[in-house]
Parts: sequence; structure tokens; C-alpha cells
Amino acid sequence: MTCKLGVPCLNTCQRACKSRRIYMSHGKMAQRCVARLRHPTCQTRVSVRLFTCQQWIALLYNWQLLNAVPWSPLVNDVDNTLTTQLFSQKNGITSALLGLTILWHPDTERIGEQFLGPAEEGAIEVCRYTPLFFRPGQDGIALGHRAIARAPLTVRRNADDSVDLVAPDSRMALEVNGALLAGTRHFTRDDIGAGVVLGLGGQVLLCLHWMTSFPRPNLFPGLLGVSSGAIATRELIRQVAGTDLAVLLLGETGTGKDVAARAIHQASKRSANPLVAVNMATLSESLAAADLFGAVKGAYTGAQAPRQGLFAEADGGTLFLDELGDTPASVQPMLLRVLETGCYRPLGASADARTTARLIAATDQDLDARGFNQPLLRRMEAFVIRVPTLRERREDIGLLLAHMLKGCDLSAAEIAAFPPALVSEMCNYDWPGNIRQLANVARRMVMALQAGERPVLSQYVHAPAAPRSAGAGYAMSAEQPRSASLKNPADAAPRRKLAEISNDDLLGALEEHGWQISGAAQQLGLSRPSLYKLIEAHPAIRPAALIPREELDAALRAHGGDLALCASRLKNPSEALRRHLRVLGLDASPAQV
Ligand SMILES: Nc1ncnc2c1ncn2[C@@H]1O[C@H](COP(=O)(O)OP(=O)(O)OP(=O)(O)O)[C@@H](O)[C@H]1O
Repeated sequence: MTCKLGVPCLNTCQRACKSRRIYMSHGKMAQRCVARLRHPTCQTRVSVRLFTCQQWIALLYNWQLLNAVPWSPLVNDVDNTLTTQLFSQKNGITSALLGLTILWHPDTERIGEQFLGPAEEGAIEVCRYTPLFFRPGQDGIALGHRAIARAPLTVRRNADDSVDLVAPDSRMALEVNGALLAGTRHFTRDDIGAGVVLGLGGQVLLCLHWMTSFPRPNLFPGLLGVSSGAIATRELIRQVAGTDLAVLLLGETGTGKDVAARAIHQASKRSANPLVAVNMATLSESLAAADLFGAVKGAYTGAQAPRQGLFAEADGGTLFLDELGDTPASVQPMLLRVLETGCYRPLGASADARTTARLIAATDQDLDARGFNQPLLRRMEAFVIRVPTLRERREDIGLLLAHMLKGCDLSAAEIAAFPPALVSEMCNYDWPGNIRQLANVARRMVMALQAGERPVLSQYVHAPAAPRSAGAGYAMSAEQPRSASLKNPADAAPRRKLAEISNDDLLGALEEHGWQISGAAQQLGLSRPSLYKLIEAHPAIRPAALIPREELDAALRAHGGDLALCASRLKNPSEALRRHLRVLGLDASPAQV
């Protein structure tokens, strides 16, 4: 049966799948899902009943292998079918799928396309013509680039979840984690967990990684990522957005906690009401209560008028408490009371006020270990989202980089001309400052390239990019332990004394982290309050309130509202700058914060 364009129609395909693998190889009804499929040309819709996650894979896999018909699986958001975790059960051991993601391709639209490899032992042959890489809802396409050999690189998954790479019989340069490969290399399950970067012919970069979530269209445009970590984070955001639960976002600096908080608010029924964000590290111990809960006239020296607190400002909307771990101790019990009862007492008032603001908090600290108010912490843990680090989602680096280059106003052709060797270095780096650091480094590299320079990554990052382990059997020069920056960045810099840090060290760290306090503090081995002390004493850094309005206007205009660039130009911490701009009613782009 064919449609009017001569493409075999759905019923034929359904029968083909049925008779080949899907129903026959899985007799047991473990979990029943319905795949809704639509033929791209004749638009016929049909539901295919699938019993296990493995069948989903088999279904897509068959299409890729047979290339019979370019069907588009439709995401069934109602019953959540496609969010099912992708695991195979082998002898009682849970094991994820092997995935390949395009990190970089001269056709930049292809970056982020994926191939779902075998769930059990099996081989993938990677060459110019196979396999087909997909984006959810679109047809699969081969890598196709002329720099890639016709002879295949074989990726063999073994029974113990280790992987062997067998270089192709060709002259194509094949790089693995930044080092040339010839012959066969062995990778452990953990090596694959850290993401193995494959460079093909100096033009195309792939990431070999585990996949535990089914690829699906992204409903949150500000939260890019095709990794399972990114998909799982978006899914949690989607689940919690419709509730009024308090949410605690955990994750290292620069991972996207702020973006996630905004996404939750935007997707909630409160989105028409304000989202008020406050960085708890910037509240002073003496005025924190007045900032949060408001004060009546005369409540404290200098309170010449009644003051509305942030809880009142966020009524009906969302109050985002960033850097929750730095909340002054005196206000922690007050926050607990609001969470439990919805009531609070403005400073100096004789009666309680009520708030309907929903609380979202974020921290990069281990609050259990910091003597944080435990009942408050338990309340905030009503719904926890751990935002993954960039090194745990290496397969997203190319996609994020391309997005950032677009944000630097580069055309598609200019992005395609970004040196692949530089992208390879970036994909192999562990990014202790996560997505924010990647964005800052990408911007600075673009400026260098535009000035005719030839940038290398080590010029832009504090910790040099040590070669990553390229698997067992590598030449001595390449057989190094994984980069030191792979360690938890919180452990990376030993605690230092203020006197040990020069003015230049301070400026360098702030610059590298886009003038964000947490990243710079982490790099310098200081607490945030200590970093603030250094900033106050630095001769080249003015308090944000002393920057003339014309200078602010000019910076915003010159950088199209990009707060990180304005902060760098004005030499001012971006948080302080954002607060000051808000007071003046000037606007910076939140996405760039
Ligand atoms: N998934 C994503 N897709 C695109 N950009 C992202 C993503 N996640 C974060 N970013 C960008 O990375 C930068 C840092 O994000 P964000 O401020 O949300 O991090 P954070 O975890 O809140 O950091 P901190 O703990 O230091 O406050 C921002 O410019 C943001 O736009």
C-alpha cells in the first residue's frame, strides 16, 4: 500500500515491523505503551501497541536499519509514554542504551542529532553512510560529509558494557578524546559514562555516551540539551510546574538553576504574575528580614517609609531564593514559618501578613554539611531537581556552543567556520564553571577570532585542559588520568587566605566566570562573603550604585542587554549590576545572566 507520493504506507510498515522483530521477539507484556505514528506525506495516523522500552528502541532501530519509511513518532504527552526511562534488564543488571550524538558538523543544523545504539551486545558501524542520525519527529540522515571515510569505524558494545573501538581501514584521521587513534581501543562502562569524543576527518565530532531517557522535543526553549540529563531535568520541571510545591534546585555554579527556576515559573499557572528573584548571599544580616518580609515606617533606623518586602512583591507568583545556603541565620526560622503557614510578620508590624508566593530555591552547596536550618531544608526538599554538570552531559557541549555562537550574532556560515580543532578542545574540557563558563569562553573566542587571532582553549580557562583518558592501550603520552578539573570543583581549589589573592587574580577569576560571584569564589578557593570583601577593597571595582546612568545605558546598548558582557565592561559583579539596573528600571536580558 503506498500513498500518493509512492511512499509505502503505514499499514504496510506496521505489518513489516510486526513480522520482523517488534511483536515476535517480546512475548511478555511487561509494560504497555502506545506509539502514535504519522506518515509524513499522507498523514495517516495509527497507534502501534508496544510492550517494553526495548520495543520502542527496536521500532526506531528497525526504521533506521531498513530505512523503509520516514515515520515521525509523535510524542504522546498525555500519557507520557516517551518519557519512560530507557534501560534494558540483563541478568538482573540495569543497563542503559549506547548513544551517539553529533557534537559538531559543518552543517550546523545537524548538531545535536542522535543515533540510539544497541541496548545489549552489538556493533555500530560509523561511516559516511551509516548510521542514520535523528532529531525527534524528523527523518534520519547519515553523516554524509566527504571528510568521513566510507570504511566504517566499528563501535562494539560488549556483554560487560565495555566498548571497543576499531579504527577504520582508511586514511581518515580518527581522534578519540583529542588524541589520534589507530587500531583497537577498549573503554570501560565509566569511560563511556564520561562521554567519549570522536573526531572524524577533522570535521565532524561525535560523542559516544549512555542514554537513559528517550529523545523528545524540547518544550523549554531556554533549556537546551539532548542528553538524558537535560531531558530528565526538563521532565521534572514539567511535572512540578503544574503544582504549588516548593522546589529545591541543586547543582554546581553555572549549570542552569536560574534558568530552570524561570522555566518552572513560566510553565506554571502563575506565569502571568511576577517572578521575583533574590540572591540570599547579597542580603545583609541586619536588613534581610526587612528585604524579605517588609517593614512599617520607623521599624528601624532609616525606615522613613513603609517598605514592601519580596514576599509581598511575589504574591500570586514565584519567589526565587538563589544561593539559599547563604541565607542569614536569623531569617531561616522566618522562612520556615512562611513555608508552613503562608504567614509572616513585617518588621515592626502588629499583625501577620499572608502570602501565596510559591518558593523555588537554588544552591550549589551541601546544606546538610553547613549547619543550615534542618526543618527548613526538609520543607524545601518537597521537590528536588539536581541540575547536571556540563561534564556529565558532554554530548550537549556542541549544541550549547552553537547556540552561544548564534547569540554572538554569527551567521550559520560563520558558525560553520568556527575551527573544529577548537571545538574538539572544548568538547574534551570538563568546564568547572559549567554552561556559564562555556558561554563566556565562547564569547571571548569569537572576539579573538574576529580580531584575526588564533585562540587556544588554555588561554581562556584557569585549569589547563589536560588530555582526557583515551581508553586502555593508548600511547604513553596520551594515557593520562582524567583531567584534574573532573574532580568536584568544590574540592578543586584548596581554601585560601584573602592576603594570598592579588588584585589581578581577583579580576582574572571574575572575568573567567562572567563576573558571577559563585564561580569566581570557587576558583579562588574563597567563600562568597570573603570574595565580596575583596571586591569592596579592589581599587578598580566600583559599587554598582556609583556607576553613572549614562555609562550603564551605553553598556546596555553596546551589548544588546547582555548582562555578562555589561558586567565585564563595567567591571562589576553581574548580580549587583542586575539589582541596580532593576532599581533604575533598566532592562538586561535574563537569559544572559
Ligand atoms: N540548558 C541551557 N541551555 C542554554 N543555556 C543555558 C542552559 N542552562 C544554563 N544556560 C546559560 O548558562 C548561564 C548560567 O545559567 P544560570 O545562571 O541559570 O546558572 P546557575 O546554576 O543559576 O548559576 P549560579 O549557581 O552561579 O547562580 C546562563 O547564561 C544561562 O542562560
